[in-house]
Amino acid sequence: MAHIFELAETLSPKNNYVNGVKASDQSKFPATEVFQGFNRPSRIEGDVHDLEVTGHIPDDIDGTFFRIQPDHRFPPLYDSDIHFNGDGNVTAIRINGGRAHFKQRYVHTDRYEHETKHGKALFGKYRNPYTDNEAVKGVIRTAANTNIFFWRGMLLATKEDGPAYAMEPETLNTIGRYDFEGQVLSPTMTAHPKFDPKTGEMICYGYEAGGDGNDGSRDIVVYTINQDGVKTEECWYKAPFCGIIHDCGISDNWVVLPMTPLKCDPERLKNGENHWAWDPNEDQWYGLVPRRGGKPEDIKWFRSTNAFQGHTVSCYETPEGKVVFDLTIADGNVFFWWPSVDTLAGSVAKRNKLQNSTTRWIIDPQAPNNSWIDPAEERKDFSGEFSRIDDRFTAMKYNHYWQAVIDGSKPYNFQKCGSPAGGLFNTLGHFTWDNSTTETFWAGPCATFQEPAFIPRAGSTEEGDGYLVGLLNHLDELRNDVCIFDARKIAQGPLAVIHLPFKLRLGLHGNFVEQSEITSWKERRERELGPVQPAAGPLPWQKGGVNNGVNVVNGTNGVNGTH
Ligand SMILES: C=Cc1ccc(O)c(OC)c1
Ligand SMILES: [Fe+2]
Repeated sequence: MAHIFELAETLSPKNNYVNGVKASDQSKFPATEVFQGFNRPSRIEGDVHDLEVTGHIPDDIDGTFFRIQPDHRFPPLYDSDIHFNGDGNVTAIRINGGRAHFKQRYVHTDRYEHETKHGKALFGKYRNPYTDNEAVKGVIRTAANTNIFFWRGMLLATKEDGPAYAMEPETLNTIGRYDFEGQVLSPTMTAHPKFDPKTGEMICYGYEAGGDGNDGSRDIVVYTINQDGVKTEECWYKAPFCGIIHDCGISDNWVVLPMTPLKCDPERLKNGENHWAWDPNEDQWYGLVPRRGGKPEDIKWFRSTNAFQGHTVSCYETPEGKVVFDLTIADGNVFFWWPSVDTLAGSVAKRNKLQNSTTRWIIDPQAPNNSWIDPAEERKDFSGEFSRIDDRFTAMKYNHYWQAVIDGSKPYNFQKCGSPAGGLFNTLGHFTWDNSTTETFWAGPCATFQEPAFIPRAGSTEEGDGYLVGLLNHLDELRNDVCIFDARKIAQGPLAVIHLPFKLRLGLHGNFVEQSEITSWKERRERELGPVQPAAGPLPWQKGGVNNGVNVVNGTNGVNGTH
């Protein structure tokens, strides 16, 4: 007998996609790997009180693990759509008194509001405005789906193709687009700002920051916002080409901007093609700019052999003033859905064969522009990504790091789980640079980890003393757990496993925020600062012009927006 779905399809046929384009009003996602199995859209908004727990959640944890996932609300305009084009959906796991509670809400971006009003997708391909419905010309396209972090009493949901959106930490209600009270008006802002624990500053940047943020400009802007919320630095630089600068590093005096050989060609955009194409003949680049008083001519570029730069582990300065920059680097294009111009897209299987080395560079800021650099250390024993440190040590010499690891020597139940959605991160690793610790925990043949986060132990200031929290994907049951480990004893397994009654999606990044921090900022805002103010007007590019150097500091004339 035919499957019941097939009967419905035969009795009342719908041509969901014709020539790859959405052709019906049917709420049904494409039958591609991007939307199947563990990748099936979740679209859950809601609350679950008192989640089931196995083991015991340490009593001294009082805070919230926030993380974000791309989660398409509507079937995409194009059936070739990719995971990274999904709407930002924020998960909060509130942990207190040995109990845990779940909350999840979408970020109400401009994109979300427009699509909700029309009840369907209006934005087309990833970072290609030429593929959008006419109804959303000039609307900010970002899905704010990549990182969620706490800043001065608000959460900021971010994606590198647009501005940040502010949310209330306790309700996950969206406050609105956040422009730092009119101080940050670039069309793009990174999902990976850095917070300097010594100064309380946030260092952030935008790349492809000229024009409308999606047109292949070579402009880079770097900002510092101080602990009082005041912008103290802004400088505009030019990149040699428009490449992805996904993450960064900060030391006391420098910002490192790794630029990966995934390039944007504006002509290809006009033809409705991919925003990015891998260039196997291009070097990996590192831009180095001063944290204070930067001028456009101050950027220095360092280059090395073609490779794919992943996420930062951390960064700091040596007593001699050299910049140590640690990150994971893959020996090929991790983003297989954006192949080089003359090849076809790759696959998850191929991606899992790439080696991710944890790589240490020691960069001399006094070396000439365009210097060639070689790694100071390459750790190839474990293929890891999504590294985390004890964030209290950002910009300082540190020892411990944790990461999700692909351990190909362990069995994987392909029959039950299919292709491992998002990559075979079946293991968590804990490592130290002094080699005193190498420990791993394997999740079993049917499970993978998402990015973990570090939770300091209450009252302890020792590096790495605390817990590690991270989502576990059950690829067989299509369900998630949240695991809590003793951060310095991960090999023994989790202390507590918090059970979600359903599946989330593969998320990107998250952060743990202490309740004391949320509460003290709430009180401060009630007492003296007032509520978070969303952006009052459109961004400069939306008003028809380029940025025209509206933010002038550091004595530059804001030479951006020309490309
Ligand atoms: C992991 C990197 C990454 C880079 C660009 C993106 O737009 C993104 O969206 C979820 C993720
Ligand atoms: Fe990222």
